[in-house]
This record gives sequence, C-alpha cells and structure tokens, in this order.
Amino acid sequence: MPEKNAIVLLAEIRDLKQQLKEKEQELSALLATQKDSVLENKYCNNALSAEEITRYSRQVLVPEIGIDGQALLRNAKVLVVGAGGLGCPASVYLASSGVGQLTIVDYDEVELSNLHRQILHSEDDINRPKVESAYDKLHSINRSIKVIPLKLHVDSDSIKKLLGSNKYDVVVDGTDNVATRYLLNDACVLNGIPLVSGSALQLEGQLTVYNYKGGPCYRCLFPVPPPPETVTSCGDGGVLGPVPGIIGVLQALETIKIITNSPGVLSGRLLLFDGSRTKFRDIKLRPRNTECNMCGDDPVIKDLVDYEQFCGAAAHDKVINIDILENKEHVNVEEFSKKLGKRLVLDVRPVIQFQMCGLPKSYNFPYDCIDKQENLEKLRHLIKEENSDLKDVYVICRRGNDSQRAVRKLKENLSDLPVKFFSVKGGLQEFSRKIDPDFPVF
Ligand SMILES: Nc1ncnc2c1ncn2[C@@H]1O[C@H](COP(=O)(O)OP(=O)(O)OP(=O)(O)O)[C@@H](O)[C@H]1O
Repeated sequence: MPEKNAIVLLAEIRDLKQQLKEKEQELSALLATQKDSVLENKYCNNALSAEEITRYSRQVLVPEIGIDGQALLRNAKVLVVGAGGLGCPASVYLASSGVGQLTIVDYDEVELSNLHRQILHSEDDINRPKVESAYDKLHSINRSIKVIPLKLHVDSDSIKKLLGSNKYDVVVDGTDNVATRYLLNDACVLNGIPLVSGSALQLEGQLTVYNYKGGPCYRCLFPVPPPPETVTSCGDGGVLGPVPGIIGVLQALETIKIITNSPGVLSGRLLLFDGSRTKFRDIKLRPRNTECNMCGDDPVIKDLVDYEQFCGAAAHDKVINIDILENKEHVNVEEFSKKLGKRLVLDVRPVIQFQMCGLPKSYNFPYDCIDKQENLEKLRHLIKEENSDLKDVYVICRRGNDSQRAVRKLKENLSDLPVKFFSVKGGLQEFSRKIDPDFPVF
C-alpha cells in the first residue's frame, strides 16, 4: 500500500469530521421531530419527556427545581459572552442542566495558553475559533438543546442585533475587559435582562448579578471606568485555572436560579472568593442608585455608546495598543534583533515574567518601579559601565505598551546621560512571532 503523507491524512480527517458534523445535524433534527411524540408518553407528566425525566432526574428531584423548573430551563434562552476561563465552565453547566437555547459568542481563537483553564478547548482545537470548539463539546454533552456559536466581537452594533433577534432571559458576562463590561451592562438595562457578572485574577474571584428585580446595575456601583493602571488582565497578572472555574460554575448556578425563579439570587451582593485561603465572603452592595445615568429614575444614557472611547486606556490593551512615542523613538523587532547582544536591553516586564523567559544579556527593570531612586541609580551605573561606547538603549516589554511608558520615564529621569532610549514595537510577542518562535509567547 502506498504510504500516505501527513497532508493527505489531515485532509481525510477533515472530511470525516465534516461527515460526522452532518450526521450529528441529522440526528439533532430527528430528535427535535421526535420530541413532541415523546412528550405524549403515557407514563410521564406532560411537561417533560421520558428522556428529559431520566436525563435531568437528579436535579428535578431538587425541590427548588422540580418539574416546573426543568420546563422553565428548557424554554430559556441564555447568551454567554466569552468562551474563555469563565464562559467555558458556565456554559458546560448551563448546557448539561438543559437550558434550551445557549448562544455562545467570542471573536477569538484557541491558544495553548488558554488550555489550563478554558475547559471546553483541547489541544486539537488550537487556532480554531473558540466558539466552534465550544459548540462541539457542548453539543456532545447535550444534543437535545440548541447551541448557537457566534464568532464575533460584541460591540454596540452587534449586541443590538443579538438582543433584538432573541428574547434572552439572562446574559452571562464571561469577558475580561472593562469596555465589554459597560457595554453588556447598558445593553441589559436597556433590554430589561439580568446580567450575571464574574471575574477572576490570580487566586481571587468575584461574582454578582446586575439589573435583577430592581437591584443595582454595574454603573450604579462604578459610574466611571477605573484608572488604567488599576486594571490587570490574566495575561499580565496570571490566574490559577480552578479560580475562574469556580466563578464560572457559580455564574451558571445564578443563571439557573434566575430562570427557575429560585430565591437567593446574588443581586445587591458581591461574592468574593479568596483561593489562597479557600474562603468566600459576601458583601452587601449599595442599592440601585436612583440617580444612576443608566438605570436611575431619570436616565441620561438612552442608547449604547462607543465603549472603547468611554473606557479609554482602561479598555483591554490587547485590543488597543498605546502609541505615545514619536516614530523615531520606536524600533521594530527586525532592527532590534540585529542589535541584540550589541546594545543594552532593558526588559521592563514584572520580575516573574522575566524569570519565566528573557532575552540573553537583557536586564530586568520592571516598569512599575523603574523610576524609584535606587533603580535610577542602578540604571545610571549600568548605562555608564555597559554602554560606555554605545549610544542606544533598547527597552522591551510583553506587547510594546509598557516599554513606551518606560521610555518616557527614562527620558525624564536620565536626560543628562548621552544615550537614546528606544521602545521595541510589539514587544516580545512580536519578537517571538517574527524573529524567533522559540521564545515562548504568553
Ligand atoms: N467584546 C467581546 N466580544 C466577544 N468576545 C469577547 C469580548 N471581550 C472579550 N471576549 C472574549 O472573552 C474571553 C475572556 O477569556 P479569558 O478572560 O479567559 O481571557 P483570554 O482573552 O482568552 O486569555 P488571555 O487573557 O490569557 O490572553 C476571551 O475568549 C475573549 O475573546
């Protein structure tokens, strides 16, 4: 038999996957047509089919759910925004609990660094759209519900279309940036939909429900976006996988409680999870602000706005890259790599990131404390010693934002030295992409 090469095998696998998908769609359609006749099973309460009774028996037995609660779940429509660390665990439990229609939205593709916490995605899914991989897993967990995967960036226009085309019962915020948080809040207030909000960073997580039965909305508590320096993403600060896992699962729990009209929904309260001590704390939030611009008695905001602009630099800087230096103060990675080993390189990432991986012969001066007197003295010494006959100092960080801020600070504080500071465009991520893929991206 002639040997097959990898490309032929891959093409065959793709065809088989496509065939499998088509068969699954056929099966779903068949199950959907059978559902009505199954509902007429002479042994069953008509609200649930025999299959539903068996599948959901363990939760139907819970007094707060019962047959009526399960029927409410089947008729419910939930929108999950973000198929990442929070959205994955949330949607696993929403799908397995039998939420009838689950729409899952994300614009991103699966990366290796997602897999430690984004439990719907696996190694085979790397570079696939997250929503496709989420669809496959959710569909295989529960074929009797409708899962709708949408690969798109949720912004003011797309959320209007989304909420206009379906009457969602709950929106779950599984995103990681301030702009989308405000956007989802405002869209939910305008459409009268409860918003289940969560966040996780390092070993800590938070959870609350906004806009539920007269409770506060996000803007009641945070009328203005936070200062950019207080916003840390998982990409910068890190996160331990089980923490978003716990918060995402609790988002599913609150969603189920809302749909089934169960008591004790986490509205007007904020749950704080501290994973380092395995402790939960529950704090009372201020009630709805009657003067809130969004949900107050006389709201000022009557339509969605431009949230990237509203949040400014506090918006995700994965999306918005800052550009605060003049062109001549930048150097691209191609030019930079030619100078590597011949010029002084300052890596301004946090210590832990530098310990994880760094360029040879680079020095770590974290941006946060680069202008402390002792660090400036060390730098002054280093530049004089190491750079006696060299005039350029290259400053690099993860994505090319902090390096620009650092160049500004260095120019202000070391203006007496006869050197020029350059920020490396796109940072180490760009270096890894264009120059040396052996440098780990994260
Ligand atoms: N406006 C938006 N529209 C659609 N999806 C969004 C939006 N904002 C954020 N997301 C998605 O929400 C998810 C959040 O996931 P998570 O917080 O685990 O971080 P990540 O972006 O996947 O990873 P990392 O921060 O480590 O790079 C991401 O998949 C992201 O693409």
